[in-house]
Amino acid sequence: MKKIGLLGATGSIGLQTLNVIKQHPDQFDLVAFSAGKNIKKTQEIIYEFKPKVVSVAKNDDALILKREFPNVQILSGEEGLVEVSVYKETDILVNAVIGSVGLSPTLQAIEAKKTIALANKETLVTAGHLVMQAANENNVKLLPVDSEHSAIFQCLQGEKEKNIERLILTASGGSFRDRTREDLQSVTVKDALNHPNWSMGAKITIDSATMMNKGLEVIEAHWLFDMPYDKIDVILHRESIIHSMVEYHDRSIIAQLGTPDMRVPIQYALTYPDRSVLPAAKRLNLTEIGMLHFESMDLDRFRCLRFAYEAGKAGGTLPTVLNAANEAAVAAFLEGEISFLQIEDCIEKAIKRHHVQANPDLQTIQEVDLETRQYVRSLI
Ligand SMILES: NC(=O)C1=CN([C@@H]2O[C@H](COP(=O)(O)OP(=O)(O)OC[C@H]3O[C@@H](n4cnc5c(N)ncnc54)[C@H](OP(=O)(O)O)[C@@H]3O)[C@@H](O)[C@H]2O)C=CC1
Ligand SMILES: CC(=O)[C@@H](O)[C@H](O)COP(=O)(O)O
Ligand SMILES: [Mn+2]
Repeated sequence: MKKIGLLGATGSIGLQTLNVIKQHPDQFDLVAFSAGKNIKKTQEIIYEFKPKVVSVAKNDDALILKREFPNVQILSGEEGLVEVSVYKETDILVNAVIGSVGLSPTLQAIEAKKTIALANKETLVTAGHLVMQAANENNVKLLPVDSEHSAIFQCLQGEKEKNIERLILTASGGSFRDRTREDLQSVTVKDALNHPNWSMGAKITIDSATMMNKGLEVIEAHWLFDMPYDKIDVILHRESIIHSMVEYHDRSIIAQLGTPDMRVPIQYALTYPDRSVLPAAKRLNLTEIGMLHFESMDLDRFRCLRFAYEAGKAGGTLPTVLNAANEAAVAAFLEGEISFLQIEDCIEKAIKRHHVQANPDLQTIQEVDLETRQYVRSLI
């Protein structure tokens, strides 16, 4: 029985993780979880999974939960998030919070020597060097949950790192893949939230539409697989059936395929190096699909992907700026404060004004993150 801790239980990945746990009551036990503001869902999860420790964002909500569940340890705020991430009974921590708020809990969980199933890509983008260094020093496994990185991880099993030619990430193209830049001037939040293949949380769905999601994933792949940027390619694959590929020196390409269902990579991280049945996932029927399509990426059309390659290659504090500016701009777009194309304008301005600091420590990263968010807010 593996004891699971889960950050972001009320979100898209969080709820799908709970679904996987539910399908294997003999294998997994949810012992600790965190949520943000969704208290109704938090109550339901406590009733169903009977965890020992729970944390929510606001102290007022924690007080309500304490009265309702006197036998559960109820915490709140960023401290509570960290407490859940290092809870002593946990074997694997699934990090499915959104944004760079996931960084401290990840670092603390690594110090506490927890295996981590990582969905929260912003953590690796903003401070990949610190996270990977801590994981190596503490001999902690970081298991990818993001579908592309899980695919690459699966394609690498049994292979030697020295034989890899390049990684090929697939991109669906998001909600606006068939629109011109001119069309993008008038798109709405509702249009942007309509992803063609995946049902996900709001922030990542917007990232997918701007192609920043793929940019963040390039940086995520750089850190997870220790791969230089010129060996990480992105191609547009509108069906999201091939989740990513690895090309080897002998020109063999190994791909991982499946229907778009995040429960598959979530479960693989939880069962790794083993696999389990997943009855709820739909079997892929290639003859029903018939054709798969591939196109090269246009970095003038998808400017956020270009920004991400540039920030990743520059390194230092620039990926932190990229991520923080993106988080602030996407939040403003979702609030109706800026237009879709202004998201990339904000990111471009934040990147251009920044003086890169090499090899930043945690405090510098937190300061740059905060300062960048304030700068983007000043543009709005
Ligand atoms: N959704 C997907 O299919 C995929 C997601 N990912 C990555 O996984 C991560 C999670 O994405 P997704 O599940 O879509 O996101 P959601 O927005 O659906 O869920 C986010 C979760 O984090 C909680 N949360 C938000 N802000 C805070 C905060 N300040 N403090 C504590 N908890 C907070 C939310 O709580 P509440 O709702 O209670 O407020 C919720 O539980 C992201 O990094 C994303 O890029 C990667 C691949 C696929
Ligand atoms: C499911 C998942 O991993 C998402 O990150 C997904 O990749 C989004 O799809 P695109 O960014 O390719 O549109
Ligand atoms: Mn992905």
